[in-house]
This record gives sequence, C-alpha cells and structure tokens, in this order.
Amino acid sequence: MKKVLVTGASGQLGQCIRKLSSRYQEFEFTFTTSEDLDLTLFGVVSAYFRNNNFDYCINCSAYTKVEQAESEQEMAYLVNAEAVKNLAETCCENECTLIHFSTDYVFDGKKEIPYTEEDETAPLNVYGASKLMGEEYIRKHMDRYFIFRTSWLYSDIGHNFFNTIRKKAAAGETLNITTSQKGTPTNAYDLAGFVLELMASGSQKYGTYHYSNQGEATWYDFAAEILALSDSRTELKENNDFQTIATRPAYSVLNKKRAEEAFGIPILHWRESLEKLFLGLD
Ligand SMILES: NC(=O)C1=CN([C@@H]2O[C@H](COP(=O)(O)OP(=O)(O)OC[C@H]3O[C@@H](n4cnc5c(N)ncnc54)[C@H](O)[C@@H]3O)[C@@H](O)[C@H]2O)C=CC1
Repeated sequence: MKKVLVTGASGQLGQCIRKLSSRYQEFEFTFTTSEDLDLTLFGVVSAYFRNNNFDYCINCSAYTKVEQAESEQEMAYLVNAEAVKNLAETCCENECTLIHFSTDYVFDGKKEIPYTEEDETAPLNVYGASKLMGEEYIRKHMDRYFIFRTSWLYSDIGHNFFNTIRKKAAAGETLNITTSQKGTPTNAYDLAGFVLELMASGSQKYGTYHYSNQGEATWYDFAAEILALSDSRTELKENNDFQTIATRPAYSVLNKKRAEEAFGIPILHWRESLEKLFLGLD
C-alpha cells in the first residue's frame, strides 16, 4: 500500500483532503499539523522522512495571511520558501513525490486573458513572492513533483471569503465588496478531489500546473452568488475603492488547459461548484 503524508493538515485544504481520503483505500494516509511536524526545521523533517517510507507528500502547509505578510516578511519566506526547500530536498532524498500548491498571486494581473504556466511571473506582494520562491526551490531540487497554482480557495471549513460572507449575511451586515479584482473562486473540495484522483491514477506527468474552477468573477460577483444561494436579503454594494495593505493583481484568472489535457479530470464552473457546496456535496 502506498504511503501518503499530508502536511499542514489542520488548514482548509488539508481538512478537505482528510475528509475525502477515506474514499481512497489504496493509500495509507498520515496527517500532520505544524505542531506534529514543523516544516521549517530541516533536521526534524529529514528524520521524520527517514523513519517513514512515504511515496507521496501532499503539502498543504503555508503562510496564507496575505495582508500580514507585508509586515511579517521573514515568517512568510520561512514558511512559504525555506520550509518548502526543506521539503523538496527531503522528498528528493527519500524518493517521495511532492504535491505542492501555489497561487495566482505570482502574477501581476496585467493580462486580460487567462494566465498560462508559461506566462512571466511578477508578484505584487510578499505572499506571492514568497510562494514563487517556494516553487522555484522545488523546480531546482526535484524531478518528481506536481505544483498546482490555485486561486481564491473557499469551503465550509476555516477562515475564507465564503464563510465570512455567510457570517456577515446572517448577522444582517451590509456588504461592501470590491469589483476591482477578477479571478476564479475555487472550491477547496474540488482541488482536494483533483489531487487525490491524480495520485490514484499514478500519473507521472510531473510539472507546474494551474488549477481553479472554470469561469471568472469579481469578489462582488462571488458574494452576490453566495447571497443568492443563501436566499439572503442582505444589502450588497459595489466597492470600487477597496483599500488593502498588500497589492493584489487586478486580473488573475488561470488557464487550466495543461492540467485538463494531462489528467483528463473534469473541472467544474465556479457557480456549479458553489451550488454543490450549498447542497452539502463535497
Ligand atoms: N486560501 C486561498 O485562498 C489560497 C491558497 N493557496 C495555497 O493553497 C494551499 C492551501 O491553502 P489553505 O488550506 O487555504 O491554507 P490554510 O492557511 O488554511 O492552511 C495552512 C496550514 O499550514 C500550516 N502551517 C503553517 N506553518 C507551518 C509550518 N511551519 N509547518 C507545518 N505546517 C504549517 C498552518 O498551521 C495551517 O494549518 C497553500 O499552499 C496556499 O498558499 C493558493 C491560492 C489561494
């Protein structure tokens, strides 16, 4: 039986993978959190891998606070770059395939059509730059890796836009949501299912890929759809002057053609996937 380590398992994506993992009896899963296995500690990571023969590592750990990253640069780079380097070196040494996640924020958002994997990266904020450095360490140190750049992850788990809108709507708060960024909301269960299917297929089409749901939206569109599906009467206003500490790309829709062709796993439109979540389906 193949052994799979899921790191950062208490995060949003990690929990989605844990939920879906019971469908994959052909794998033996181990889930670790930052308390069990702190990926910033090379010696600890290296010893842990030597003592366990993992075939795959799905790395769900990251420093994901985009706003705070601007003032906590060291921490962002430690987790998103140095820890990823530790993992890449260790996976390589132990012949373990690494599945890792990156972000649409590696791009500057100046394009007007979906970004491909070949497009030039130019992150606008610390989070994006630190994630890009993590990607680069993997490409430098490893051959057997899958990097999935994804965007706007949401689910019913943890702190994310979907849960925030639902909570505010339930409290009857008026919502002021930005129309100035366009991207694609991605149901974290879809991404979790996608990588589990990929692993089950035994694919060796290693490399860097884009994965989000299909279609495009502004945060306003996304909020409007969440409210509509919630039957909420909460007032929703367009905010064209949304101020943030970290600069975000105005356009960060990802082109998924490479992943679709390589793995043949269907990708849902974001509206369809959002509806699925409302129906309680993962
Ligand atoms: N949330 C989003 O909107 C997006 C996320 N991504 C990427 O997707 C992946 C999954 O994101 P989420 O699940 O939403 O993140 P999350 O913030 O919910 O989970 C990250 C997990 O990493 C753990 N972690 C932090 N430092 C660690 C360390 N030193 N050692 C071990 N674990 C540590 C945290 O405890 C947390 O459980 C990440 O790589 C993220 O950068 C990409 C684009 C958008």
